Amino acid sequence: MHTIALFDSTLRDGSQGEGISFSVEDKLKVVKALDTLGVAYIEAGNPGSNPKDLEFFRRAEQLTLTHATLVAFGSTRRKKSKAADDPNLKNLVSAKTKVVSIFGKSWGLHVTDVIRTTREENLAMIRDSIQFITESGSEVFFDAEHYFDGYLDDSEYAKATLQAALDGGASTLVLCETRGGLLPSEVARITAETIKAFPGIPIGIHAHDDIGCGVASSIAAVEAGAIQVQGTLLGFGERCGNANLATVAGILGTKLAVDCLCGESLEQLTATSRQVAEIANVRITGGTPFIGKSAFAHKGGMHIDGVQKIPRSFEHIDPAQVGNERRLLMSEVAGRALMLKRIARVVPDLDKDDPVTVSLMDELKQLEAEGYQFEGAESSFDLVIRRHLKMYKPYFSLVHYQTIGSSPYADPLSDATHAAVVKVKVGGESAITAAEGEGPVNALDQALRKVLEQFYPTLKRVHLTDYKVRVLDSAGATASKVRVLIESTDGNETWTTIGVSRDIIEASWFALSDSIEYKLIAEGIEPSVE
Ligand SMILES: CC(=O)SCCNC(=O)CCNC(=O)[C@H](O)C(C)(C)COP(=O)(O)OP(=O)(O)OC[C@H]1O[C@@H](n2cnc3c(N)ncnc32)[C@H](O)[C@@H]1OP(=O)(O)O
Ligand SMILES: CC(=O)C(=O)O
Repeated sequence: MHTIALFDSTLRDGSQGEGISFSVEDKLKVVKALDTLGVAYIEAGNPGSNPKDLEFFRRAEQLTLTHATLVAFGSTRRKKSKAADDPNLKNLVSAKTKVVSIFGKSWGLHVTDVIRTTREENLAMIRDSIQFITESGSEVFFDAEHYFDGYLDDSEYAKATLQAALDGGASTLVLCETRGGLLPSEVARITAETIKAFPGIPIGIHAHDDIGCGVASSIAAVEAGAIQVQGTLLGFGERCGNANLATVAGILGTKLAVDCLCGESLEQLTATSRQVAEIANVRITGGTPFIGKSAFAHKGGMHIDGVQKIPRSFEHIDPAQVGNERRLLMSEVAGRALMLKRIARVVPDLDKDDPVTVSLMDELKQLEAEGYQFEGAESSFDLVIRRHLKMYKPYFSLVHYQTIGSSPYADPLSDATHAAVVKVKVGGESAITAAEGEGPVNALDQALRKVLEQFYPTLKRVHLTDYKVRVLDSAGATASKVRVLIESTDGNETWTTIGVSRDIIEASWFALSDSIEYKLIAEGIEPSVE
């Protein structure tokens, strides 16, 4: 098995992505997570850019990393100056990292029209800067910015910038597809020609994703001989982002049998990616290859049937290889194969042609036609099954609820904006409670749980974590039907329930009461009966 070094720039190029910002504490946590995963290099910031990155590198001196080498990043010296006087280079030295990435211009257009200097001065800037850093004791990787566009414009000059970096003492040459606009075949060709021109020199690839080819270009470069891949774990980065390193790692590990993670290996890929997303406060798109929630989710009935019979019929790998899991989604496009799997939790011995299976399938399709969507609310669907099979005893019955709101709210010292009163019957006993909340649904939720906690104390641990409303037929304007999805947790488990109505409070009530009933059934608690 051959080895490729993964170089993660989430904390540097990733921070250049719109909406992404890490505090020093966040950065320290991300470094730990990536080190445990086992990437070879972590480019953690640009000490010449801002005091936060300087502070990070000061604190990072205390970090003990198991697998990764920390890298500081910065540009070549400014034109017409000495490297030893350049504040950016001095900051890079003060970061005291074993490896420093220096980026310099490899495209004539940038030399003459952006930094506005001569081609000779640009070569001197690259050489002097790298020499200054290597003399301070750090190893230097040279990021050849716009290398591919520069090569297409003038390959001899682009290669001259690489030679200047080697003359300054760079150990590795990283070819950057900075604009992210080239096809992978072009990236592969230029990488192969460059490797031929610099035999024995380690070559890396740094590709952006502007035409959605960041990963494909990175893999193409590896197949052409690159031995280091730069990217960001979740694809964050300038404009459309960088090559998504989780996808790169998944491909290298499962398709090319390349060893690229030396820590907890590929099985930690999903968990680490989700941990980094949590720190960055972003959601990973469901369809993200390998690590997304939907990466191994099957919805079409024929897919579900196939994957249950033989997993490789619809899965390119076993999801466990990357720490992900298979999900089978209940919906109007599912078939009886999945329905049976859900029913089996309640009645284990029905088959596909049993009239109960068929009539439940009809009920599911009818409910979905009315606006329900069970793929995100399977806990509610479990209740539909129990009700359909007459295996359901209600835990409580509603006598009435009322929500009251006013603006401004009567109590200016409270965050509440609404109050709710809920009256229920439990086992022949009536109980009524009022509660306040931020909004009518929050007040209703508080009042419902409060009135039921005296009968079912386990509900004290339950609270809402998410609330989503979708208007189903916007043509009906304020009289439209709405679908409410509620996510609840008890601190360990999370479950989602659904309600549909023309009245948003009633839709929320359906979802709230399903949430409570689902929890009580899941705990095996017997309903108090009259
Ligand atoms: C492709 C990449 O992603 S490279 C990394 C890019 N990353 C960033 O830009 C994020 C961090 N950057 C920063 O914090 C700021 O840009 C700083 C602190 C580095 C510089 O800020 P300022 O001095 O105010 O300059 P500003 O950002 O407006 O302009 C960039 C300057 O750097 C010069 N420059 C750009 N690339 C290079 C280079 N490789 N070597 C030397 N100088 C360069 C430009 O010519 C320009 O200088 P000029 O105004 O004299 O022409
Ligand atoms: C250096 C870098 O981030 C780039 O060229 O894209």
